[in-house]
Amino acid sequence: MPVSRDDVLRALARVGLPDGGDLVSRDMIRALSVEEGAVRFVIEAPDAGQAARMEPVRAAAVQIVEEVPGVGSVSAVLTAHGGAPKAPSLKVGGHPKPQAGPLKPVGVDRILAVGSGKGGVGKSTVSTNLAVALAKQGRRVGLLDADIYGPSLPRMMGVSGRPASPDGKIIEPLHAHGVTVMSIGLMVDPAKAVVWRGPMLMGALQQMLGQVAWGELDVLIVDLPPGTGDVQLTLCQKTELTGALVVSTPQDVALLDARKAIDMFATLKTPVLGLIENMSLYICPECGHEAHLFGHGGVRAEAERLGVPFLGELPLHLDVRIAGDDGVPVALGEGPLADAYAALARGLVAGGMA
Ligand SMILES: Nc1ncnc2c1ncn2[C@@H]1O[C@H](COP(=O)(O)OP(=O)(O)OP(=O)(O)O)[C@@H](O)[C@H]1O
Repeated sequence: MPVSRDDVLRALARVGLPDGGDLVSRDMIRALSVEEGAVRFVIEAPDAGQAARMEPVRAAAVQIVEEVPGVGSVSAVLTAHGGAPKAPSLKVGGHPKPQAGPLKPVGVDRILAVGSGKGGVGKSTVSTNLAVALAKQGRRVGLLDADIYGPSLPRMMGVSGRPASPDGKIIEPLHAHGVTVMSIGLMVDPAKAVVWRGPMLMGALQQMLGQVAWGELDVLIVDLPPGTGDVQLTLCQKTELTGALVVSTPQDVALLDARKAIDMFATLKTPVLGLIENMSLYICPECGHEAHLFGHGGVRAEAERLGVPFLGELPLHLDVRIAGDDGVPVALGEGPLADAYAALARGLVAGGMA
């Protein structure tokens, strides 16, 4: 039996807090995702002071979840709202002063945020492949991984190592497959749990946008964390976003969450430039047989209902995952899978979005 969210929550309910109650009854678990045995969640403390004292609780939570049958890996991040801004864990250049107006790196024409209501719908897969497809079409593309809770973009783009900063101020991004790449995950020590406080998070994002030498770009694609939390809010409020692309699978439950993401962007006055259906059509790698495993047409119908452009369908195929795991996005190659991303990229260019 694969491990479920409920299994994980039951385990977390056994993690007591020094001042009474447990992680679940005190409603401290956020962004819980369980994918093929990989469990990720955020522990949100009420304030920065408590978060600083909660590292033993985080360690206990990781240990207890690791013991749940079927769990392969556990990643838990401590976070808190409010509190005084502390020295950032991103050592390069210190904390930039908060900017008054919306931020847009000099030389970057457009910033597109890629969001989703829930995790695991393929947001990072779409971001990386779209970036590569646009680069193949001659666009100058940057890719920023703002997913602090589970940065997967470096792996999917095949980049690793800490970006250099020869002068201690400007961070040099990495380059892969014709795309300029930067990830918050590359700047923090993977062995250390990061306590992201609201102001720190803002500082880190500002650093990613303002201190990275992005160069001249037609479009910067920002891969958001799933859901509708702090990072999304911050980014939409503080950045001069051209707009947002929302990725969903055709399932009703994913669509419900996509609707929440669309509502959030609307509230923040970030234009939703379109919906993308991922894992739309399953193509059997053995025989080429096509099937709609998660239903079909749900995202297009939802887009029509909401009056938002529908940007395209992307097939579900084993090669997409393998290519992502290998750091060589499938859009780099030839064939129907690469063609689907090429069509999506062409549509964005034609619409003046990239
Ligand atoms: N079209 C597809 N066909 C096959 N596998 C896919 C497809 N899209 C995504 N995947 C796989 O599904 C998993 C989740 O995808 P991905 O990490 O892109 O999702 P995500 O929405 O960014 O998740 P999270 O928000 O949790 O970071 C990955 O293993 C990825 O390779």
